Amino acid sequence: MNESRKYHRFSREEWKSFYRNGVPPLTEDELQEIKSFNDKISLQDVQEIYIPITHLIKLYMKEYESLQLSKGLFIQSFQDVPPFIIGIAGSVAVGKSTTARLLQMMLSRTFKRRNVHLVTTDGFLYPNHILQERGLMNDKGFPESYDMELLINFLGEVKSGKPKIKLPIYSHEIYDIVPNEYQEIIEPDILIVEGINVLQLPSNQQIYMSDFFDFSIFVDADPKTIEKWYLDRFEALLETAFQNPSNFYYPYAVGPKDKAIAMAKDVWKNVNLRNLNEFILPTRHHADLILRKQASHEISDIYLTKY
Ligand SMILES: Nc1ncnc2c1ncn2[C@@H]1O[C@H](COP(=O)(O)OP(=O)(O)O)[C@@H](O)[C@H]1O
Ligand SMILES: CC(C)(COP(=O)(O)O)[C@@H](O)C(=O)NCCC(=O)O
Repeated sequence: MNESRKYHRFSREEWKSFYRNGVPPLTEDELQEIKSFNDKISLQDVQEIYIPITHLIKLYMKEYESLQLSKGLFIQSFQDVPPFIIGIAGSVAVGKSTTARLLQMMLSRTFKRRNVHLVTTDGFLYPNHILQERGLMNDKGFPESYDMELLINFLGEVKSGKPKIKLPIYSHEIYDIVPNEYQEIIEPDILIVEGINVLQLPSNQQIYMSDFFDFSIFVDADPKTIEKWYLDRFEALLETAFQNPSNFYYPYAVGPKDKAIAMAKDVWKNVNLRNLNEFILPTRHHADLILRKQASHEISDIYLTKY
């Protein structure tokens, strides 16, 4: 990656030495909690990579809160500090939701009295019937498949301090937005927003999602490696979630396996890889932090923006 003008680049060996003191090692319960949402996660990554990241976010939050308070003094009007918003971007299957859940856990344990919420942008995909009307069913995940106005309004409501906000839910089970069901975000202090599009500027909008972010992370890996993770996850789901007759992919779970894998390869190549190359990778250099993963999922390099 030729981004050294904008980024400091660190090996994991360097990164892990940045912040070791003062943060207690994870307790047995916390380790179990991590294992319960992804038992393949490397606990060494948690200690060596995520503890320093949590500390770095703490520094960004301190500066953010101090600036907000100073601005309040300047305009002679006391304002509550708006929630701190973190964006997590990257390809489909690169590990965004795993990273996001891990960070949610780490931040909740660091800021015990603060509400740390997590949302994924798939809730803002248009429902299938609208995508069908617009001929976009094969473009799920591309910029035009999201209701960006709803997403920007949602972020605006979070920043304005609205105590209770509802947002739609996307189900991978039915491959659609769930009608009449909502996720509720109640009094967030920290909000993590995870999605492939979080650092994008759709052409018909004036506001970037990233205008609302106080810190952003791009999870990065070689596209060939991400394809493997995508196919591995698909194969694992064929044996589990897809076996449910109500699942969108059920016909593939009960049909010949080679046909199912061929379909997944096709979706990777014609949808997710195309999206990665055309719309996701070009946003990488907007992130504050880039985590580069290797085939084992281990984070090998960390890029931190210089300014
Ligand atoms: N740190 C990790 N260690 C082991 N497996 C991981 C790790 N991060 C992600 N994975 C696996 O890689 C696949 C994609 O990860 P996921 O978080 O679902 O990606 P995304 O949210 O970007 O689509 C999943 O099968 C997940 O279990
Ligand atoms: C729902 C997604 C667009 C990801 O959305 P995100 O949460 O990153 O906004 C993606 O997982 C997806 O379903 N892509 C369509 C092609 C596929 O089935 O992989």
